[in-house]
Amino acid sequence: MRLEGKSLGYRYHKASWVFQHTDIHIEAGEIVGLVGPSGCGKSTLGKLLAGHLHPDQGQVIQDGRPIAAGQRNPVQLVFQHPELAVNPRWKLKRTLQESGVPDDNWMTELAIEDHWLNRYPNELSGGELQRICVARALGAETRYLIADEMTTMLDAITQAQIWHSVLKWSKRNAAGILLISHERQLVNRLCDRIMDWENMTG
Ligand SMILES: Nc1ncnc2c1ncn2[C@@H]1O[C@H](COP(=O)(O)OP(=O)(O)OP(=O)(O)O)[C@@H](O)[C@H]1O
Repeated sequence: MRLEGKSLGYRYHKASWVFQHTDIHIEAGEIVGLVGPSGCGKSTLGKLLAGHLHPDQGQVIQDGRPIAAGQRNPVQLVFQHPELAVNPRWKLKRTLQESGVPDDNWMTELAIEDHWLNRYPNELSGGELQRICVARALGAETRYLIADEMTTMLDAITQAQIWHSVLKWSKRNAAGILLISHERQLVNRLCDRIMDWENMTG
């Protein structure tokens, strides 16, 4: 059981290649760190893996097969800016329900308070809103989480709480995580394996 990006290449607007010939894999239950200099293409790679962008070269496969369209993607992406990941005109209950019925256990685990769900995104703090985005990503069908600077803007306590919950979810569901971060200490502490961009692209 693994998620693979095989010989991936991507360019925005048919301009120059951001990267080509890039391979990456994440085993079920594995926590992989991805580090590299700013602007090299880490977030772009995360978006390809999660199906937010379509590769210009290569393919993304899960357990040997392309990920089927038209169903909830088993690869979910949470990035740094929760306010850009939700519809500002929807109350948060609707945002959460978009991905199925939220699992009460993970709502409790992530310390999400019921009354937040009756508010609009701009009525929550960044940390509260990010907890909602994480809960939305941890749906029953999710097998892999791409965490792209997911807790970078949060204080140390909130960051630790969220990672504690996400690691518990990963263990319980044998779900793989790709942790993209500039915070080397966090990556060293959490990851089973670390990939350095400098050694992986063509
Ligand atoms: N929507 C876009 N249109 C055009 N170019 C883009 C777009 N998004 C990103 N890029 C460019 O693609 C390259 C890779 O960007 P990306 O965000 O993937 O890098 P990154 O490694 O995640 O950077 P950082 O560590 O700073 O977050 C950069 O040169 C960036 O300017």
